[in-house]
Amino acid sequence: MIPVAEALARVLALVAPVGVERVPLRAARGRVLAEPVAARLTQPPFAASAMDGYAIREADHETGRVLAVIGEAAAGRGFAGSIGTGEAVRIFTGAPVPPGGERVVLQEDVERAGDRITLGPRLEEGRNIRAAGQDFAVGDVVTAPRRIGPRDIALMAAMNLPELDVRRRPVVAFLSTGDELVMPGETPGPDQIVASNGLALAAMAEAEGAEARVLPIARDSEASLRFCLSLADDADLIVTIGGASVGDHDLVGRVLVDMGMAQAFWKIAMRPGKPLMAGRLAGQAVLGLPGNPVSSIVCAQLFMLPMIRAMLGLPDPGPSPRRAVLAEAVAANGPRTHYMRACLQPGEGMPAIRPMARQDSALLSILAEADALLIRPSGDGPRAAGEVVEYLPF
Ligand SMILES: Nc1nc2c(c(=O)[nH]1)N[C@H]1C(S)=C(S)[C@@H](COP(=O)(O)OP(=O)(O)OC[C@H]3O[C@@H](n4cnc5c(N)ncnc54)[C@H](O)[C@@H]3O)O[C@H]1N2
Ligand code: MOO
Repeated sequence: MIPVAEALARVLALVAPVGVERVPLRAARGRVLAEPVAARLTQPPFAASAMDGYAIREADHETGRVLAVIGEAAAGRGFAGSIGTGEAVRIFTGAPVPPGGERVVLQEDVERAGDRITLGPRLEEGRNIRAAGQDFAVGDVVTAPRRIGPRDIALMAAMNLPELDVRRRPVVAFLSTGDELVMPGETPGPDQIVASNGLALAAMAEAEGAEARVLPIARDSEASLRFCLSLADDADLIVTIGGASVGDHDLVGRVLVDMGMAQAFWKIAMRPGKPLMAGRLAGQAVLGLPGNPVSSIVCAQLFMLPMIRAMLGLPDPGPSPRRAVLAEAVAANGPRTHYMRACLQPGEGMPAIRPMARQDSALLSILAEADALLIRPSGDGPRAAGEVVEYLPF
């Protein structure tokens, strides 16, 4: 049994960043920008009015001053001339400020009569002009790698970058194994249950930016496992579920090794998830998850998601523990790092965390109720309520 940190290092060593593809900006949300990009434009491209009002010269900014309105500047349609002393140009938000315009007085602050305005008693201090390039200038860089969110899309749209080079989605194939399993919607036989993990893991992978393939369930036979694995030969990562332990019907590791997998490890000092296995089969990474539903999902959180992040070229792909205060005392932990299903409550400064009463690795109802994994380091002594601990949010 190797420690969790060692297992994480070994699974990360099995993967590398995948290739790059070009996508339209509209399809870029959630993708990972592969290379830095530079603005093709300056924003704003010209000094622009920030308000609806009148562009004037600085010297005319005085209560009671009467100015001649000589034209209009609208957003998208500027004023061709320039502004002299004693003159004003009617201007709207977003319009280019004509030469000579040194400030924009709000329309609320002037009296207009025909082609004249009189500056009122209360004048604003602000100039209400956005300088050219005050947001960004041509050549300004958006750094990579970065996961592209809606705000990045707005920035890169303004930079006039209609297409982006992003990491392609790593393909992750999921293979549930076991004679006892049927697909959701099928009627299980007397000794059977519905396979639950594969769909959950596929959803986790997709949420992280992968393309998930759910393979047909493999039976507990060598032929069935080999056939189903052959359906995954275009995957970057093959994730098997179940059949990882020591039972007579736990064939997955053996079949994979027979097929040529170089095993990176089998069994880790982790609870749940002891029989976790990983390796490399030709060009593909393999992660063998235990079958217990909670074990598979916790292991996926700790190992599969970091592998996907590493394939997307993201830095620091490992899980990022946070700190919380124990809401109740916990007993001493055994030799395996225990990831306890737990609930968070708001607290002062740090949240409070309370482990669920039942921790059996088959309990999906408890897992769905939990919103965090409380991390109990291997060999950690008993801890009192109020002590600071680490957790991983779901
Ligand atoms: N003698 C020992 N027995 C077991 C050990 C051990 O060290 N010595 N380890 C236990 C631990 S810990 C775990 S975890 C499980 C993992 O076993 P496997 O990976 O071989 O998983 P299975 O035996 O195939 O299944 C375990 C359990 O999970 C159910 N299952 C499997 N796949 C799915 C699925 N896709 N969806 C829902 N449920 C699934 C399966 O029916 C079993 O109930 O081994 C312990 N045993
Ligand atoms: O490690 Mo098993 O995953 O405890 O149930």
